[in-house]
Amino acid sequence: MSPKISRAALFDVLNSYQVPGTSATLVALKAVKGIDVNEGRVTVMLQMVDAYQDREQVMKQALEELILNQAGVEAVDVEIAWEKTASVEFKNLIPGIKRCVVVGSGKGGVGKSTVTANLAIAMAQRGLKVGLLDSDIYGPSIPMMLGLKDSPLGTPDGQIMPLEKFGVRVMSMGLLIEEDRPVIWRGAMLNKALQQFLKDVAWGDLDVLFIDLPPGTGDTQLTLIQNAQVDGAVIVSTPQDVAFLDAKKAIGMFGTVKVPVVGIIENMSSFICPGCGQETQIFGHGGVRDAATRMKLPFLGEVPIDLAIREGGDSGQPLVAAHPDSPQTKVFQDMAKALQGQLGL
Ligand SMILES: Nc1ncnc2c1ncn2[C@@H]1O[C@H](COP(=O)(O)OP(=O)(O)OP(=O)(O)O)[C@@H](O)[C@H]1O
Repeated sequence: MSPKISRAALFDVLNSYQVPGTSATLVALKAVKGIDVNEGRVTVMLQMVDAYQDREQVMKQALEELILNQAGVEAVDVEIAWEKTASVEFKNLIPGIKRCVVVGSGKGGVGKSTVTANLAIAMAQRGLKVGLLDSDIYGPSIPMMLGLKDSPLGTPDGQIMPLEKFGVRVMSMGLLIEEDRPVIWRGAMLNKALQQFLKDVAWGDLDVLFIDLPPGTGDTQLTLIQNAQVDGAVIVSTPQDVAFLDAKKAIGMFGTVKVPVVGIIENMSSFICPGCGQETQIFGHGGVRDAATRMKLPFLGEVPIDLAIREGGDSGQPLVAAHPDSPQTKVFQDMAKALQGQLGL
């Protein structure tokens, strides 16, 4: 008769197993809830957040094979209990707008506006009524990214009509000021402008209004969030540790003002060489998903570094609209679907 296997030995086996798509083991993710050994029969009980549910079969099969290979094991059963990421109640504070979602980042240049523009278009392609407000008054990049140049028109009752592009209703300070003229505004003026954008733009009925925030976590962002009466926040980060440290500050800021985080996105996740197809993880990879999971916050997806994404932003033809069949567009479509679920729309 072969010797019995100990629970400690099985724990070591589980600690050697890296969860697919992450850099963490089951033990690091605190997923192991119980190990039962009854003669040669082993039962492993895991508990994980539902962000990993898409790889249930792969994990079960790999773990069963791994454990069955250990001396003394005759049969194995891997049970995974799925924990739902926190659900959120929404307040519907702006009349006609079902959900108001700010998109923030801990620091500039992580691709927040690029991700917001593509995500908004992907949401509109799902049949939702979508608005996009660019509140980055100091560096409004949304008009260029969407190829918008016209000045918005007024309505007879004194409101401003948003421009419509790729199925999204858009308003930006960049549409109201002259290009190449720096804006030197103080916080109070900035907030007044945002209030006006929310009130005086004829948004009509919207399922979701995205507000692209200025980068960072200073007073400006804090006041904007408080004044805009926001339902939820999406946070964009690159996988670099320093960038995610800043993103954590943004998570803390939203916590302070009690705005639930409805999605975290890793941008510039990896680079796939168009010539040879080899994947290079320029800024690292997967760290944002792991961190989101540890914080029990919903992770929406990973956007690779992609030439067509950059070109789309510069030419006013965002990837999702210009290349509907590209694999990168699929990433945005999947994120839009996940976010729609998070927002209960
Ligand atoms: N996944 C990506 N692949 C390739 N280029 C990208 C990607 N994401 C963003 N970029 C490019 O990086 C640059 C910065 O992006 P973007 O302006 O969206 O960043 P941002 O975080 O909004 O910056 P800021 O907040 O400082 O305005 C742009 O040139 C954009 O085209």
